[in-house]
Amino acid sequence: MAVEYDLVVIGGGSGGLVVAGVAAALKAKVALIEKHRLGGDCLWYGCVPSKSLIYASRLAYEVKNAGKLGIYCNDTQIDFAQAIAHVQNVIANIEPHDSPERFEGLGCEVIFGDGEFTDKQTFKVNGRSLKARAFVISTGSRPAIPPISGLEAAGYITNEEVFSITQRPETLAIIGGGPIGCELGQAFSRLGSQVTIVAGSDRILPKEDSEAAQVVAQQFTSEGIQVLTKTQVERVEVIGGKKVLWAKEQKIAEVDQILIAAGRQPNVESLNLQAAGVKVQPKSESGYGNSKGKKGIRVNAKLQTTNPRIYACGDVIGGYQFTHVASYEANIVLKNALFLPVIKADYKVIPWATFTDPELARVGLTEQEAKERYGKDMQIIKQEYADVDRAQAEAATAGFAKIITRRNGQILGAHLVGAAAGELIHEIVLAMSHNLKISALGGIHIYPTLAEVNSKAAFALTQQNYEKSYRLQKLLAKVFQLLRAFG
Ligand SMILES: Cc1cc2nc3c(=O)[nH]c(=O)nc-3n(C[C@H](O)[C@H](O)[C@H](O)COP(=O)(O)OP(=O)(O)OC[C@H]3O[C@@H](n4cnc5c(N)ncnc54)[C@H](O)[C@@H]3O)c2cc1C
Ligand SMILES: NC(=O)c1ccc[n+]([C@@H]2O[C@H](COP(=O)([O-])OP(=O)(O)OC[C@H]3O[C@@H](n4cnc5c(N)ncnc54)[C@H](O)[C@@H]3O)[C@@H](O)[C@H]2O)c1
Repeated sequence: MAVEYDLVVIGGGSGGLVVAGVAAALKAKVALIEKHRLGGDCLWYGCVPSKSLIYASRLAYEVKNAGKLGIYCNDTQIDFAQAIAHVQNVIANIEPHDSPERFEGLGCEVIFGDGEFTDKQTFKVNGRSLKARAFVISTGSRPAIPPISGLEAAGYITNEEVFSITQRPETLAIIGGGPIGCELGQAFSRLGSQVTIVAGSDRILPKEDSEAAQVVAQQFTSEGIQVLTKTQVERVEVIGGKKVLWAKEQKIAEVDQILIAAGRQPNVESLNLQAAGVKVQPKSESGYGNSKGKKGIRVNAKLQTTNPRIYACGDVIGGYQFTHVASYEANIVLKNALFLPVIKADYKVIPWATFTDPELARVGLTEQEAKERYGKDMQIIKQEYADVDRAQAEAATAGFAKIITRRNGQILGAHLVGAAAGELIHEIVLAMSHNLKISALGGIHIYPTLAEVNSKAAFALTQQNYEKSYRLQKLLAKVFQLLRAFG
């Protein structure tokens, strides 16, 4: 039976916009369905506003602390509403890139509405039944709200409100010590709020290398951010206009506002996935690649759901919830859905960064994962920022690059913490993507740059291996002795 569309894409955020835009540019007939506005979390409530607020807060911190270099900016004033206006301006400047007009110009039919599947081949929206060769679900995720007694009544904000408040909370409790809690906790603290981060885990940023996360934790402490680890908020009460947080019958904080940053929930409920034969996996160890161990739509390696005509990508499948991963998956989905489903997603070299100060960036395996997979066939090299001259020049000596390799030099993973770590990791990402060994990082680097942290790490590994190799040292000593003998 003939169908009207090649592709119907549901959700116009980081993943969906790539699928719809590229497919339309390739002259496929595409409908893009969005329930709210194009752009998704990244533009409206995620990457873009958070990085803009972080920039404003970094300026505030540097101005306040410039005295250590002899530059005194007495009586620093922070106009919080103006910092938020900067955030909203950045969104407004980027938004045209994701506008309906742009996508209609590319040839997509953009439909605003909140529809549902009615059978395995039909999606109904605004009273229209759309049939397509393939569908893509890219509806993203929303904040998970932990079941804390009294929380709803006391009121809270999430990433969906935090970038539009115009009054700074004097005191702020953040529930969750992951990337959202840490990035925004430091930003609000630097903009003048007194911040308490409540983390259920035994440390902040539990998905990161523990030594690297420790560097960030030390910086938080030095800036006066209170971090409570291994603490689950159980109850919230409003007393005298303040929100009081309790854990194990102990009062842990009394604040003006609570920000929830406790993980994500896939947006699947209204789609009637059952009618389409699409399964959502509960949090479990089943699933493939990106969907492993996370709640989200179940997909196979080709990002097909349990209905092979329906694909899914981005936050809605769980796993690596980043804009660049949504867009990587979107590229796989669009080729598989438009042509033949033959391409598999490969998650071996997925980098990400947490934009705290110092920044924290990671790619590949952790020490533990490398040990489990390669046993003794691995080595770790750690290069401190303090040994990099540019880091000294800019008083940015906190941090290190930790690179994990096999004995033959194959790079298994890297964990950078320090200034510009999110930029510096890309050299290692390139090397890993092209199966280059760590020696490739030892190429000529401009002096003095922070990027020398990578070349120094490569050199340090060569040096470390040389120091361990007594045979080579003895052989060289003999060679030189011989050469000297012959003048
Ligand atoms: C505070 C914060 C900071 C972040 N910072 C970064 C960062 O620095 N770097 C990074 O890589 N990632 C970051 N992320 C993660 C990033 O925002 C997400 O991984 C990314 O947006 C996921 O893209 P997506 O396409 O899956 O979902 P989204 O971009 O959220 O798009 C989903 C779209 O689907 C729509 N939708 C939902 N339900 C329906 C429905 N039923 N019908 C039709 N449409 C629907 C939504 O309105 C939305 O437009 C951050 C996230 C947050 C919350
Ligand atoms: N720079 C970036 O790329 C960036 C920045 C922000 C967010 N993100 C993406 O967004 C996702 C969501 O971020 P997130 O920080 O919400 O999630 P997360 O799942 O990474 O961290 C949430 C943390 O909250 C803790 N938690 C959950 N319930 C709690 C409770 N009741 N009390 C105390 N702690 C509790 C969890 O143990 C967890 O460590 C991230 O996984 C990441 O993929 C990326």
